[in-house]
Amino acid sequence: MEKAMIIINPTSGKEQGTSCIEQLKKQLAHYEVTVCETQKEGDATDFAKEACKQQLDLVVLVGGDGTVHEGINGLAEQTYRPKVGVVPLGTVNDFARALSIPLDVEGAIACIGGPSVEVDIGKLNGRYFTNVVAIGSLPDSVGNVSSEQKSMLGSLAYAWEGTKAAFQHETYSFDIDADGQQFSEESLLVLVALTNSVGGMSTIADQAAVDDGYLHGFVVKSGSVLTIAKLMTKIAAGTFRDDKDVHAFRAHQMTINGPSDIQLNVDGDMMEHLPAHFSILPKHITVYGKRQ
Ligand SMILES: Nc1ncnc2c1ncn2[C@@H]1O[C@H](COP(=O)(O)OP(=O)(O)OP(=O)(O)O)[C@@H](O)[C@H]1O
Repeated sequence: MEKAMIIINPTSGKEQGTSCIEQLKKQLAHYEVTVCETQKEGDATDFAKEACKQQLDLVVLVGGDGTVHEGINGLAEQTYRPKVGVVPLGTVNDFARALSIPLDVEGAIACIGGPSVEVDIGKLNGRYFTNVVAIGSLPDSVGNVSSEQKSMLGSLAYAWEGTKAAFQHETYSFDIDADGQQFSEESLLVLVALTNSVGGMSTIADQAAVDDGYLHGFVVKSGSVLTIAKLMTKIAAGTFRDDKDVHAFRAHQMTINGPSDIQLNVDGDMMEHLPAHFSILPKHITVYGKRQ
């Protein structure tokens, strides 16, 4: 009999994680299932490592992008890696969006066992990421959204903090090396995306596919309020990357240097500092979902 581990963050989203276990167990009827509830930061990583050690066939990550991030960090370095299913319960759920996994619990559970994709995983210094790394004063403010704000306001909480930061328009100097090409920019926001879903929006890194083997970089060159307002409309119109104030590039390896005191927003949570060394593990993990 095949073996599966369900890793659930019971505090994710509107805290409906534990109520979907029975539904999941029905979908996984032909698996011997172990359920692991996370109690704190790092648990999902440890559980996922254990699943590799036991050579399980499937790991289902139930939670927001933070839980997916932690679970993938447990799998990425192991030689044997189970297939992955995702039941998105967070506010944004970029990884599920990028893989066309339905955002409702029933739809997401029904995907497990269907088509799958071998997705790229990003490496940032000593850790791994699945979606996007954001650097600058804008992600710094958005990273301060509290879990109470998220529960009450959902993605509006991010929009509110982002707008406040745009009005403060503090920029930083960044030195970037992308596959040997070097440049410096004064910027409010630098993004390194792996997928076409960034903060729930599909119009920023629209050309990024989950398995194209590239890191997709974007530098917002100037930080004035007017620039930000213009870029917001360009994001809505799907023409962000073509704007003269956006430097879009792609690479297999990148190094970004700048002030060492600003933290990076990695898959939605604040961690790591500059300098940031990026590389890519192509088609590294098989996930139930669809390539767009
Ligand atoms: N039992 C727990 N209590 C508190 N925090 C936890 C627990 N289990 C895991 N965590 C932490 O919660 C973080 C956020 O989890 P996750 O992203 O799944 O949910 P979320 O915050 O609701 O989602 P989103 O960020 O999309 O709103 C994880 O990175 C993890 O470190």
